[in-house]
Amino acid sequence: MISSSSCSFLSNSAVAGSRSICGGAQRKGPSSPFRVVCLAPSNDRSGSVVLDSPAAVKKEQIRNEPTSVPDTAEEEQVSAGGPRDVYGEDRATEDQFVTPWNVSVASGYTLLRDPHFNKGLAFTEKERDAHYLRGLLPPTVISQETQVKKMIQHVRQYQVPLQKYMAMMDLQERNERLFYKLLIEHVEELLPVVYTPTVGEACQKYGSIFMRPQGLYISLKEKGRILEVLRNWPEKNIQVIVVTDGERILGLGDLGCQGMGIPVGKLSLYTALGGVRPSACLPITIDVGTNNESLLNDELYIGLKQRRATGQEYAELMHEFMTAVKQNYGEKVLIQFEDFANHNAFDLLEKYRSTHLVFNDDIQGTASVVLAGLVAALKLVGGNLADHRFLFLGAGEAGTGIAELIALETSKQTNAPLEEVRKNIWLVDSKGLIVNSRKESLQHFKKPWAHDHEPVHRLVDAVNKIKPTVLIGTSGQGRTFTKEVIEAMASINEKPIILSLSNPTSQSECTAEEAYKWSQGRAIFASGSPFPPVEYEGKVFVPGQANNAYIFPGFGLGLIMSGTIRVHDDLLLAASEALAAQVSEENFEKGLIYPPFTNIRKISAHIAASVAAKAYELGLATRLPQPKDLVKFAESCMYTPAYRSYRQQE
Ligand SMILES: O=C([O-])CC(=O)C(=O)O
Ligand SMILES: [Mg+2]
Repeated sequence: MISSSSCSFLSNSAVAGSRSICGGAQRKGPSSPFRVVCLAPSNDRSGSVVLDSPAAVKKEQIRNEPTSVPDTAEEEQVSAGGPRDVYGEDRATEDQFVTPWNVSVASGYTLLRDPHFNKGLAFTEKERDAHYLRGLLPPTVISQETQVKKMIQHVRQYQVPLQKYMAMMDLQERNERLFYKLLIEHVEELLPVVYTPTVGEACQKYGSIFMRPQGLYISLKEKGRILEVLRNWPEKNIQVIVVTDGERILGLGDLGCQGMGIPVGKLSLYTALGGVRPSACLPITIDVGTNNESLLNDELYIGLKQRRATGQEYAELMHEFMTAVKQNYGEKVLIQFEDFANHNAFDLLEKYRSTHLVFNDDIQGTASVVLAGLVAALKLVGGNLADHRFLFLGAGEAGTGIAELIALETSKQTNAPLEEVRKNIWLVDSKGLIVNSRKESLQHFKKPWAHDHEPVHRLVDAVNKIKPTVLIGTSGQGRTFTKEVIEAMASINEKPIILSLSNPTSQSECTAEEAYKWSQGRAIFASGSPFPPVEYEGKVFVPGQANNAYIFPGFGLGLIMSGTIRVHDDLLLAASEALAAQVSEENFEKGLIYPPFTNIRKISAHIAASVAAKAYELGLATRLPQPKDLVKFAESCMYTPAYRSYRQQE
């Protein structure tokens, strides 16, 4: 039974439609290893394979995988006779979605090649008999735990990060549950492989490294047919879309269609760190061309070979996309904008925030994670937000997004008007300090940060004049926090807070080593991409990672599990507070302002719970009644990658 404290958001209202397996001809006995392919919806399950009942799952696991526990949501789903297909994945109803096909063949050879259901050598003897796998695998049966051990050794044998990345992508395409189990159990080690910094290099070389496409590509060629394209995607019950147009991939600039690595990587973190089911995640790249000359001249470039569409043509394609998404997946699908260039990022967020459930990770996610770090850092340096002065290098999405969230929180804490608290926050862009005399020529998102001051051109001069307590790099320009800049910060502050946020590592404003060395070990430092610990004068400093990955998976889970229909700034503040609350005394003692990623699933559950609680308070949550214990509820909703047992239906 599904209780009010269990996770029913995963469920939809009917039995499996697409991807069903028909009984038909070979219903009795293993006369043929091939299943009949249904070209029309069928509910006839005779002769097909079904997920074991929860009790059977448990028995199976006690025998084979003592530490694997099926996740609660999935168990309840199955016992409730919910909308699961034969392997227990939920699928949407046929009348809800019209697909151009309705086929799923998943037994024998094909089962081994379906990454959602494949278990490789972990198929049990019984499963091998029941699903026509005899002879297709070598005789040994090993557990998922042993497979994890084998795979981590396999990944470790590569010295080159991009090779590790390719090994991981290969696994994801081969055996999804093993991929997620590996990623979750070795999160600190593998995050830099599937995410920043390596994902940046993967995007740069995407055309040449990929054999099999991932995600959905929507290009100008599909204008007028986007709904049709969405319906080509095999999964129907989508809860999160991460979409990019590839114009500003990390700090690497315009990578066009090859930006696809970013939505793919972000969504694998939605699952690994936030527990959103992989089948509910949809990576999308919108291809409107690229202005990257070297890609345009590259014969292996995978995107449209034309310069970027802009203005009305761009807006129309995006509007068709946004409309089609809502039409196909409903109001509660979360659309995360990722790595759009500044001008489009702000406009899209503004345009769709009141009609869709949209979230811009670079503006809002970064802001939330940095605010959390600052709130935590105050425990180390003392004072309130209002007592500090902030200087940013970089006045784009991340810079202005963080600045605004700091201002909002400070204004809440002090009851001072927003315009007043903004005066403590200064931004430097490529032309120098943003000051009132430049106001006329500034882009709209920079205008609130133009304060009275004489023009200042160099960052180091801005540091010496403004005397910030916190220096934040969001410029996308590597090595811009020079020795002079950091020494100036250290001469003004006993404990300068220095956040070097640009990604990937090559674009980081300074390295961890530089921050500690040039501040004589006094800096409180965190960076967007990871740096290894640094030894300075006999002491080991462990830098924190101020990366959106702390926030968006839990934030998204909170929205989904509460059926929230709009993102409100207060939800971002709730996420920040929840993250800051997860920094332990032990972390503080090591100078850390973020908790380690090893506990990320627990952290995500707390973030999800806080976000959901705030959404209920604001009347934005539609899943009623509100679960009593939101942390437990969040945990019960999380996907776990343990294998399930498959059996032949009686
Ligand atoms: O992907 C990351 O690591 C953070 C991010 O969103 C960006 O830098 O654009
Ligand atoms: Mg980004």
